[in-house]
Amino acid sequence: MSEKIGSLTVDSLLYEFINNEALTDSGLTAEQFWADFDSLIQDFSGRNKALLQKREDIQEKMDQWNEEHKNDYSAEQYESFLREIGYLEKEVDDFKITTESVDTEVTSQPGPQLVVPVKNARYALNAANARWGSLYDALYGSDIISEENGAEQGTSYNKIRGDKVIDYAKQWLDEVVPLTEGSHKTATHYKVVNGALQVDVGGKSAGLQDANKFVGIHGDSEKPEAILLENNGLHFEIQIDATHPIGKTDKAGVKDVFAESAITTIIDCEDSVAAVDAEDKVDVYRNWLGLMNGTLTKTFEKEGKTVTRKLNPDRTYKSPSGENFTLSGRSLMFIRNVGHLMTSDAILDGGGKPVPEGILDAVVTSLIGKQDVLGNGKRQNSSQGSIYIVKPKMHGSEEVAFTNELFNRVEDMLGLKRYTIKVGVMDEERRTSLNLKNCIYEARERIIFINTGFLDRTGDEIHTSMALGAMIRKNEMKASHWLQAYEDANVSVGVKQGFKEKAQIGKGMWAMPNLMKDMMEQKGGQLKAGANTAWVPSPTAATLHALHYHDINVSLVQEEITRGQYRDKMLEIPVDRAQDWSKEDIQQELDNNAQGMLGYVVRWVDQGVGSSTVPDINDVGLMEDRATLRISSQHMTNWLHQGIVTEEQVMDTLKRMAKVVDKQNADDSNYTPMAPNYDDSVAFQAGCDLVFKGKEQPNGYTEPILHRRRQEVKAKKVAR
Ligand SMILES: CC(=O)SCCNC(=O)CCNC(=O)[C@H](O)C(C)(C)COP(=O)(O)OP(=O)(O)OC[C@H]1O[C@@H](n2cnc3c(N)ncnc32)[C@H](O)[C@@H]1OP(=O)(O)O
Ligand SMILES: O=CC(=O)O
Ligand SMILES: [Mg+2]
Repeated sequence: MSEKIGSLTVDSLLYEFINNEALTDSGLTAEQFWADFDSLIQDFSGRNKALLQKREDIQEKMDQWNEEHKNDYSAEQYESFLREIGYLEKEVDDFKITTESVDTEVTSQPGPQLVVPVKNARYALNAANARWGSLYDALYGSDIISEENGAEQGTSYNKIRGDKVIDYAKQWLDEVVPLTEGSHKTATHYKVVNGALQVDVGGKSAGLQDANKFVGIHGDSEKPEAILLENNGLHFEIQIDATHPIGKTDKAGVKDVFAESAITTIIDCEDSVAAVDAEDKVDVYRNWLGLMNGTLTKTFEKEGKTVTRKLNPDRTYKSPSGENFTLSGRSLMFIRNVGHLMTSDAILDGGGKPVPEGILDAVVTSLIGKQDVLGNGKRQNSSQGSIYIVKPKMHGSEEVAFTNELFNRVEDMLGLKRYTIKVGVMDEERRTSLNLKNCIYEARERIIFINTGFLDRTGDEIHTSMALGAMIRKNEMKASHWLQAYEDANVSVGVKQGFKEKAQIGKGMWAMPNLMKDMMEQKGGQLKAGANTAWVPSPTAATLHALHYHDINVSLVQEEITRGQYRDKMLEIPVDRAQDWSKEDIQQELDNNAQGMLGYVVRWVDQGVGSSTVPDINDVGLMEDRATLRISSQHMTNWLHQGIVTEEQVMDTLKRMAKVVDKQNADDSNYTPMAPNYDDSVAFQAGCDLVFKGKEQPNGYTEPILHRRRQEVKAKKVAR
């Protein structure tokens, strides 16, 4: 069912949602909204299409040049070719970004950035509330605390493990807020005397070595419920309750260390989401609306109890000098729109063609964001009246300029002040990395982050140079020169263009949600490289990653960053010239990619799950989303195209791995096996398309195939 309105044909589900829910109290009439939307689509769709055509033209030239120069070209030749085809742009003069009305979470609170699929209300609410997290819980449930010597997690509370957790947390307190004497481990009483924190320890009275780190209290001075501390701009509470099962066992009644964790959260409409039609898009938008007006709730069963989750309130404290104040109880939410590539038949234009989905997202997510700007919600998101949109997968500065103009126009149609809509630019396509300064320039009045989405960026690296040769193995990519140069260049350009204390310089996802010990060992490296935020896949990871920001003062690191020369290294293409792989190496690479790919695709296509933990071939759970899929599918396509593997070998591998994936999903009652009737499995066919038709996919993106195949499954269900 659809509505004809002006030149547009709008799916009734979307039409009703906008008119009856999103436009409520927005100060806009439905009539004006649809008329403005209609003319916006007429003005911007053609330009969107032209930008996509330019991508294709460039890739065609790239493929041709790569075929011709495969084994014989110099860096100078390559660079001059890239200039000639407009891939490398002429650099703009120096400038600084001028973004205003940005929340302090972005400007002055370096900290973790959580990403969550918007379609999952339970997770999305959890993410918004992950501004604060229990350090005790995060440690207890992760592999940071070893299970040795009777410290297994088990099914009920294990005191041996609990004691290890408490020891770890108190050791951390001793490092971050050391006492003038003694240790938090032997503290017997926390209280506030004359506006200062006083801790009884070993029969003596101690204070904090840096008294300024004590910033507030909840409860009574003599018997506080929470002591609020601050370090490097991040807060945490020592929570005290001598009647609590854990507090009871602690000499000072400490029951937890509660830490500010996900400072910002990206509510994702893009790569972690499967949204292929109006029905899905309305689900996406309705959850975003619920987050913006504070009405979203989700009731579910957990551990035998019925839980209703909603947005947390702010947290209240008294300062050392006795004034009441609050801290936000929720993560500052950004919304990631889709990129410029896809179209959506939720709205058809005057010619009956689906409209660019990125335009649809820009209009609807901003309209919903206006609820927060107007203060209509129960819970405020931005105290500065800004709407934060993350824009992924843009290629070069012309595409950023297009986004900027689109946002101008959206602001005009929604009656928002210029630059209310902020933009986070994902630096995840090679043409953007190489022209990052120009890209930032085009959004200089509204940019609030650049972020190295290294997963998409790796997929783009493979696809761009598909015809040049066979790529190194997937796991070697992280250590390659281009990637290091890209990461460094991003920070350096950001600092030079004035991001320090104005905008975020972000780094990519920790994609192994269960390997928290490894994350603690490695993810601090992103801060040492100058990032003031980095992505985590879960609230637990956010609480743990927050500890890195207490250790490392990112502001000082950024001061040390100087501009280097990165272009040459960034242009080093990760082709493996030696190719000294054994037959087993090749097969292992193929198995690994095929298994990860099918493990993700089968849930996406058959069940509409956009992000999941997929056990890899060694049964390590990996976060898979469309960007990791882009890598594995394009890698297989590349090796096939370069003759490292044969079509037959790929097909045999896919079939063998389909059986492995079926087995891994055996406990899922909603799961439809791919084997042995491979031809009947739409998901298996999607996997085949992704590899065998991978060279023709625009920039190696997986969306066109996934969407088509998911629509096929949905249509079959309706027909049944
Ligand atoms: C390249 C890129 O673009 S990366 C960005 C896109 N990717 C993402 O956004 C992935 C984000 N992460 C996720 O979606 C999930 O963490 C997954 C799919 C990886 C793992 O999910 P699961 O296997 O269900 O996680 P697991 O069973 O370990 O934990 C579930 C619990 O953690 C919570 N949780 C897990 N991930 C998240 C998250 N990202 N945000 C909020 N809560 C989360 C759930 O709410 C649930 O808790 P609850 O029972 O209290 O509701
Ligand atoms: O969006 C993130 C990425 O790594 O890709
Ligand atoms: Mg990405």
